[in-house]
Amino acid sequence: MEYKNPLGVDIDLETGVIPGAKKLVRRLSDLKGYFVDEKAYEELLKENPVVYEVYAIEQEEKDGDLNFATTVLYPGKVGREFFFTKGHYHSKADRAEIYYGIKGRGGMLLQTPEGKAEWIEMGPGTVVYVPPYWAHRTVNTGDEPFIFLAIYPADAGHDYGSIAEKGFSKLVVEENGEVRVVDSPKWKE
Ligand SMILES: O=C(CO)[C@@H](O)[C@H](O)[C@H](O)COP(=O)(O)O
Ligand SMILES: [Fe+2]
Repeated sequence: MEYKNPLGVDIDLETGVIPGAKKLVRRLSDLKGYFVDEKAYEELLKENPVVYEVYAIEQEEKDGDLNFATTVLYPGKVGREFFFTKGHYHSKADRAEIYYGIKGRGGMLLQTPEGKAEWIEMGPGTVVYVPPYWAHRTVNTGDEPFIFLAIYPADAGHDYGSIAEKGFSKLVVEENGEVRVVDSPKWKE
């Protein structure tokens, strides 16, 4: 039997960086078609800001193993919609996940394949359990980076397809200085 080596790493709780992790950067141009206000999207695309970064320590896609990753989701809006991650189902749809809030404020939109949505607010110390089969997207509703840790099965994978096409049934927007979760005009059953 070949055993893997255990690993301990210190997450930088100010920046979200995990030493030795693989870094992924998502700019606004990577989120084409995701925001409802296309005019506001095109306008902000001139700056093409970084929307989020992911620092991941991932294993081979094998049953029983675990991956973990921090996400640094920057503050900002496209029109009235707060910056968010793409959002996905897991390719192995029955794989669950745990999120843990580290810094900043935001929340998670979750959704079943039938379009039943839930919004869970997150701050430092919040644990969110993502059950099997639920799509999940995080949203920064604050004015500083929203940083969190995700722990997920190594064979979960990411299925971005249907969210990229139809989005979530709800949008998280600013209305008169308040955070509101409203129906998405893009959502069709
Ligand atoms: O849920 C997971 C892994 O299963 C997170 O690590 C996200 O991958 C990350 O927050 C970026 O979001 P996406 O671009 O992948 O939706
Ligand atoms: Fe996930």
